[in-house]
Amino acid sequence: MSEFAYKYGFIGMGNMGFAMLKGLLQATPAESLTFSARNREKMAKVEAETGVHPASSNLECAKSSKYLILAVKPQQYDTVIGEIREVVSADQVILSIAPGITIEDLGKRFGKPVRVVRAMPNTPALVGEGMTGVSFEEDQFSEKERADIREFFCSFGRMEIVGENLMNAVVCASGSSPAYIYMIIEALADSVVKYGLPRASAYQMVAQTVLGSAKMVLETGKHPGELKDQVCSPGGTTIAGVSALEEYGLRNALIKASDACYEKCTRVK
Ligand SMILES: NC(=O)C1=CN([C@@H]2O[C@H](COP(=O)(O)OP(=O)(O)OC[C@H]3O[C@@H](n4cnc5c(N)ncnc54)[C@H](OP(=O)(O)O)[C@@H]3O)[C@@H](O)[C@H]2O)C=CC1
Ligand SMILES: O=C(O)[C@@H]1CCC=N1
Repeated sequence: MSEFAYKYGFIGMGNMGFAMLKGLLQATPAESLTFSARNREKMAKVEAETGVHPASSNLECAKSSKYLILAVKPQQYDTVIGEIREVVSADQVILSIAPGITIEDLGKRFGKPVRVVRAMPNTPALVGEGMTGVSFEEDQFSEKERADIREFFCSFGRMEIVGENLMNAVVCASGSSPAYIYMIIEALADSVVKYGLPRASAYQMVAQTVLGSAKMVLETGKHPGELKDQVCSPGGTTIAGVSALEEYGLRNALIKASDACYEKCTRVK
C-alpha cells in the first residue's frame, strides 16, 4: 500500500494542467488524482467537471501525491517551491513542465535531494493527442516508477524520451508549435472565406486537412517532401500555391519562429 493518498497531484490547473488532467482521466480513476491552484472558484469548477477532488493547499497536494506535477508558470516556481519544499521527499517524483528550467536548477531551487522528470507536453493533450518530450536520469528511478512515468505521458498522447540538452528544441517542435498551427489554420480559413466558403466549413475543412496530413506523415513514414510532391500535379493548382509560399518565405518564417522560441527558452527565469 502506497504511503501517498494520491498517485498524481497537480499544482496549477490552467491550460496545460487541465489538458493533462483531462487526458489522464481517460486511463486513471479520479480518486487517484488531486490538484491545487489559487482561485477557489476555478478549482470548484474543475472538480464539478472532472470529479477530481482539489487539495486544500499546495502543501497538502505536495504531501499527499507520489507524482507531483508542477504546472504553474516559471515565474511562480519559486513561490510554489517555497511553500512545498519542507514536505517534498526523495520518495516522490517531481514532474516539471516549464521551459528552460533544468533538472539541476530545480534541485538547487528545492535545496535538498529531489528526483525530477523534466517534460515538455502540449495542449492537444486535452483531446488525447499530446506530444511530450521527456528527460530524466534513468538510474534515479525504479522500474515501476519509469513505467508510471511512461504511463502518465502516454495517457494523453505520444511521448519520446530525449536527452536534456534537446529539451529547448522540444519546446520549439511540440510545446509552442500548436500556436503556429492554429495560426496557419486561421489564416488558411480566412483565405478561403475570401472566396465565399462559410467560416464554419472553412475551419472544418482546413483543420481536418491538417489532421489528415499529420496522420499521413506519422502512418506512412514517408518524407513530408514526397507527400507534398504527391499533391503537386505538374502544371497544376498546388504547385502554383507552393510557389507563392516559397516566394513569401513560409519555411524561413517557421525556422525564424524556432530561433526566437529557442532563444527565449535560454532566458526563462
Ligand atoms: N500552455 C501551453 O501550451 C504549455 C505550457 N507549458 C508550461 O506549463 C506551465 C503552466 O502553463 P499554463 O497552463 O499555460 O499556465 P496557466 O496560466 O494557464 O495556468 C497556471 C496555473 O497555475 C496556477 N497558479 C499560479 N500561481 C500559483 C500558485 N502560487 N500556487 C498554485 N497555483 C498557482 C494558476 O491558478 P489560478 O488560475 O487559480 O490563479 C493556474 O491554474 C508553464 O510552466 C508553461 O510554460 C508547457 C507546455 C505547453
Ligand atoms: O509559451 C510558453 O512559454 C509555454 C511553453 C510552451 C508552450 N507554452
